[in-house]
Amino acid sequence: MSDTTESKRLTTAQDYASLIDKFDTFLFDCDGVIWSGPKLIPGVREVIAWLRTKGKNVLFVSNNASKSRPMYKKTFDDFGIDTTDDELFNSGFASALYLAKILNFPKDKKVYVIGMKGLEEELDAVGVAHCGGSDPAEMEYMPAKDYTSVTPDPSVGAVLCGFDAFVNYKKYSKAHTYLTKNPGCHFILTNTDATFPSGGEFYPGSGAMSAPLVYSTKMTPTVIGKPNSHMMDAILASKDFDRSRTIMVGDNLETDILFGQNSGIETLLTMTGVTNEDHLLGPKKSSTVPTYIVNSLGDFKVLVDESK
Ligand SMILES: O=C(O)[C@H](O)[C@H](O)COP(=O)(O)O
Ligand SMILES: [Mg+2]
Repeated sequence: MSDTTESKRLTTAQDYASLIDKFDTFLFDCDGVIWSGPKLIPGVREVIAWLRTKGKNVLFVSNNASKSRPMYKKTFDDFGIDTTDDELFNSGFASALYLAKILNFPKDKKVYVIGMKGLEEELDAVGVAHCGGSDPAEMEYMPAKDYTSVTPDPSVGAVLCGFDAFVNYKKYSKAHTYLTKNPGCHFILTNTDATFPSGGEFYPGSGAMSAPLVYSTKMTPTVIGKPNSHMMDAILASKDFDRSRTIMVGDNLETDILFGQNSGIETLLTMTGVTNEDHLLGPKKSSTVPTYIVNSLGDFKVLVDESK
């Protein structure tokens, strides 16, 4: 673990080479590191392929719960990045595992989902029943003061909230009702990212979608994704690595870098996502300090070119 209060900025091929030599396992965040919205970040495909030729372990650890792992695999395939299913870990998968394995979620109960098809698929994969989510009946406009479609359902044993491009007042009203009326109803968030990076711009993230429920219920949810340990538990359920030779590469100080620090591993911040220089140097700079900083993961491509 880095014990300096300053990060080391990587700018030369020598800097990149000495970092690669220090680590055997690379945990890569996705949004803002490998791609930004629909765009692959230049050089990244070549760097990831080259790391594999150097015998490095490569895992992908995303807080995005809108896609299932098979959907994520297709995203990597479409970008021409070779991956295998067992290298992909996202907060939807980790949330499903938490419900099934940690909570031993009862078979006679179901989860009310604020989220998309990908999150529902991960619940299906572990045999956890669910409702809400992508059900077309949930997409309807609900006139204010007409709560006839919001009926109690004692079989709902948890509310799980993730990235939902169709979030609406009806969903919030149903989730609020289950959380406040069903004794012991679990309140679980896939992640609490404030923003979602795309094309150099920033948009409301999953944390912004669950915030109304946290506010209306005054409840404290369990959060699964980075920086929380539940995300590492989901990885360690099937993978093992030497933490002293493992590095977390991410664009978000409050999720990726803090996750690395909470997990006892070194961290590399990339400046292609949600973090800018004001977060590092200005009066509002974060208290979370990465071990290393690089402009882009693609900058390591100079090593690929030199190795040809
Ligand atoms: O709003 C969200 O869910 C996050 O911004 C987004 O999904 C982060 O994904 P990651 O950077 O962890 O791949
Ligand atoms: Mg990211």
